[in-house]
Amino acid sequence: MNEIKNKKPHKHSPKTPAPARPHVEPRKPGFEVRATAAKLLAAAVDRKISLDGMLDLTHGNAAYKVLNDADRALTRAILTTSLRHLPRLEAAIASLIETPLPDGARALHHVLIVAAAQILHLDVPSHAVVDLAVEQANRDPRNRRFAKLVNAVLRRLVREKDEVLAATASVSPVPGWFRTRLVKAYGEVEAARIAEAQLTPAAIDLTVKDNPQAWAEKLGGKLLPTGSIRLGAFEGSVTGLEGFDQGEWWVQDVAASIPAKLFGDLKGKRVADLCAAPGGKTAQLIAAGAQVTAVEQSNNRLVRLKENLARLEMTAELVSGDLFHYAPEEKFDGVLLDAPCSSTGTTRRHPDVLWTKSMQDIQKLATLQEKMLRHALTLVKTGGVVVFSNCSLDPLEGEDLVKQVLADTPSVKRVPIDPANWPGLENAITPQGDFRTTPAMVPPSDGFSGGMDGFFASVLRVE
Ligand SMILES: C[S@@+](CC[C@H](N)C(=O)[O-])C[C@H]1O[C@@H](n2cnc3c(N)ncnc32)[C@H](O)[C@@H]1O
Repeated sequence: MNEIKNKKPHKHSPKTPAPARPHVEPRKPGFEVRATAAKLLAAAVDRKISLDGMLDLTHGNAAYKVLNDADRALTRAILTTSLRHLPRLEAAIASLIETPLPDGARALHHVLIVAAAQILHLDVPSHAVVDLAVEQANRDPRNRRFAKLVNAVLRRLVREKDEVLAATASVSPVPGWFRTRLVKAYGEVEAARIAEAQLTPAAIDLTVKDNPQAWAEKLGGKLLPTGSIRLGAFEGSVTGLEGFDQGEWWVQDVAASIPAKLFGDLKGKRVADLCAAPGGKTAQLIAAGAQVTAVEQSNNRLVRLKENLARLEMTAELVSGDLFHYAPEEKFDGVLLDAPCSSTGTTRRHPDVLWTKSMQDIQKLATLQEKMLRHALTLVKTGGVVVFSNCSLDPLEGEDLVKQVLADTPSVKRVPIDPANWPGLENAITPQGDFRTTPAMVPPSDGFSGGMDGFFASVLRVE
């Protein structure tokens, strides 16, 4: 059938031939994935928008949500790889361009970074990556004049991949502000190890209700000295694994499982979990025999906490609201304060954190945490214990804050953690007796990857 005949006649001047429409080439397969990855990279790096929000399937980015499962997985892989390796990818591109890109050419920068991440680190055919990047440049009026440059630079990157990787290996893979903080806190050598460790995506660790040895065998995982189970690489979702529907275990990084264990014997004790959702630590406290009150400010997150406890067939008293307004009639034997923090210890899982957060965020969060800790200390009985924890690597949110509280609150004493009780993690206990884990801890073994989240935890007794 002739397409023209089906068209409506021109409304205003039927005799004037309709202007010729520009011929638009259909987009190549894979174009949407790359365009979405570049757009979300721009949002994270330039507008400080967190990836979790943008990749949420209900409230997230529209272009991402309409992709099919496989395309979403590839978009995520490209994005997280781009963010993890960003300074090295930038150095790689810079080494192949004679004149630096204009400062305002951010859209072009993101197209090149997304392509370089795939060429250097992902198992994607390089010729397709180059073609799609050239198409991205051509379709964007801001970048069209750079299409030839994109083609030339990326083709060279494909040809010189090994040399470029070797030449950029000495570039720190974290942003300058964060490297400065790491060096100040851990020294040059350890800072470099931590920065390097965050390049490896996190393994999945599970916490089980009981019998970790048997579950490790059933799931083909490795039993870590703390009782967590580390899974090997696998295809698919954890929700399909044995024991998920029966509520026998939950996903929790080995480092995140430490704070709740610091209370010791909890049988018959009343414990408040003040920043509870999504509830990994609440579940541990319940499994350890405590009677738990879980306080959470965010309604959405409280819903997740409820769902998680329901699957695990566990119950707790749930309090919806701000912990600063929580004034229970009776004080608790123990309080867990797993405070909101900069999350700089979770960059293996959330590599956007280093690009969306800043030193100002760390300072603000440290101030909030100190206020929260002082409030938490008022909620325990005399002789009761507060465990303060968070997943930041910055001493401002950990060591420094606790030091300040101890210095001006004589009724509060630190209970030093005994390294003898933590085989394999002795080096994670500071001379003061706090826990300080980093992604560079837990070496790989038996074919399982290493690493753990960066966490801080301190045990404080009110006398
Ligand atoms: C680091 S997360 C807690 C993770 C949780 N402990 C776990 O292990 O699953 C911090 C939580 O504190 C909550 N929160 C932040 N400010 C709060 C406040 N003022 N009162 C109560 N909860 C708060 C956040 O909504 C968030 O769910």
